[in-house]
Formats: sequence, C-alpha cells, structure tokens
Amino acid sequence: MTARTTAPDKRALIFDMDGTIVDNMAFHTQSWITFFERRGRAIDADEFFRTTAGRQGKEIIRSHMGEHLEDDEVALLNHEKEAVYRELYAPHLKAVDGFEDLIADARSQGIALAVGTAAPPANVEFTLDGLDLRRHFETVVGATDVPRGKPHPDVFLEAAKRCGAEPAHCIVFEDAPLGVEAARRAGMRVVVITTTLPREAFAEFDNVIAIVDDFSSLSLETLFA
Ligand SMILES: O=P(O)(O)OC[C@H]1O[C@@H](O)[C@H](O)[C@@H](O)[C@@H]1O
Repeated sequence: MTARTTAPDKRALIFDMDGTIVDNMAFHTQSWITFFERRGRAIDADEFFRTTAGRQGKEIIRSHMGEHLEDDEVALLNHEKEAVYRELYAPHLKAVDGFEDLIADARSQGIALAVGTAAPPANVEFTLDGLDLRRHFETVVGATDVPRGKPHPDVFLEAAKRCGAEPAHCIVFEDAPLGVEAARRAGMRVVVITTTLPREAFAEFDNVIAIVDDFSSLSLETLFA
C-alpha cells in the first residue's frame, strides 16, 4: 500500500480489531491461559489483559518467556497460541452491535475507514474475511506492518498515513488501556467500547471523547463536532 499525502480536511475512523470490532478478548485471554498452562504456568486473567491487550503476540511471548528467544521459535509459539484462540472463538464470531451501520454511515459521508490491530495476518483474515468486512476498509494495519505494538503509536500513525488523514482528524475506537495510550501518543481522540473493561478503567485518559457499550448509540455528527 502506498502512503498518501494528507489532505487537510480528510477524516478517518480507525478501529482496533480484537475487543472492538468483535467482542473476543475473553477468548484471547483463555487461549493465553491454555498456552501457559501447557507449560506449567498460571497467569492472572485480569492483570494479563491489562498489561498485554494491544501488544503483538511476539512481544507478549518474549516478555513472558524470555527476550533471548529466536524469531522462529517465537513465531511457532505465537502460531500455537493463535490457533487455540481461533478454535475457541470461531463458533462465536460476530461484529459488535451497531458496527456495520456506523461504518455504512461513515462511508456514505466520505470518511476513510481503517483497522489498526496487533493481530497477525491469520487472525485478521479469520475475523475480517470471516465477517466479510475487509471490503469496507481503505486499509488494514496489523502486526506485520509495524515494528511495535500498542502502547506505541505506530499502528495508528501508519493507518492515518495510509488514509491520508492528519492525526487530529482521526478517531480511534478501542477497548484496551494500552490501545487508548497508543492513540494518545499518536495525537488521536478515542471512543472506548466497554466490551472488556468498565468505564472507570479509562478515567485517567484525556483523549477519550466517549465511552459506550457498543456502536449503536454513536452519531458521526457528534463525534466530529
Ligand atoms: O490490537 P488488537 O486488535 O486489540 O489485538 C490484540 C490482541 O492481539 C492478539 O494477536 C494477541 O494474541 C492478543 O493477546 C492481543 O491482546
């Protein structure tokens, strides 16, 4: 995908995928629990979500199993974890309420749509192609497109660049604190979806403009006002 020059008035919505487009983080957490249990290790589910959601699988594996691990080994371990996740979540695959209406509305207004996710290509395919959503997006930025996961801003800055929109004209949709922090570092406002954590978990962020249970109550006019 070639980068575009930004247009001063171009607006974009950038969606996190896991936990935002789909309500699947409990299945990610369960797959990590299974993955670590196989290695005789117990993890605390809440703490694990808070400190890892939005980071790339390879970063999570290195920080829990050793920074010294070779790339091939990390890739194999991550493949194992993501295969467990997809098997667990497949019967439940579904977009969060109101998502398809919101993006249809945005498209009709010429607002660019992007995905900014820590997920690897196999999970992007599983979710976006599984729900036939990819065609709606101008671009999808995933784990293999940027060096660092959230809370680094890379994924959102790359998505904005590909959409040709300035960060100040982008609105990010997120469910995880590390994702909200990534958007803050990118200079972007955020709508939080409370699929996984309650609204109180986001109290410290000054870039959050709305906190909602799903997309059905959102209006683009209000968000960009
Ligand atoms: O950036 P997103 O779409 O929320 O993706 C986050 C998730 O990406 C997955 O690939 C990881 O295995 C998860 O543990 C992680 O939390």
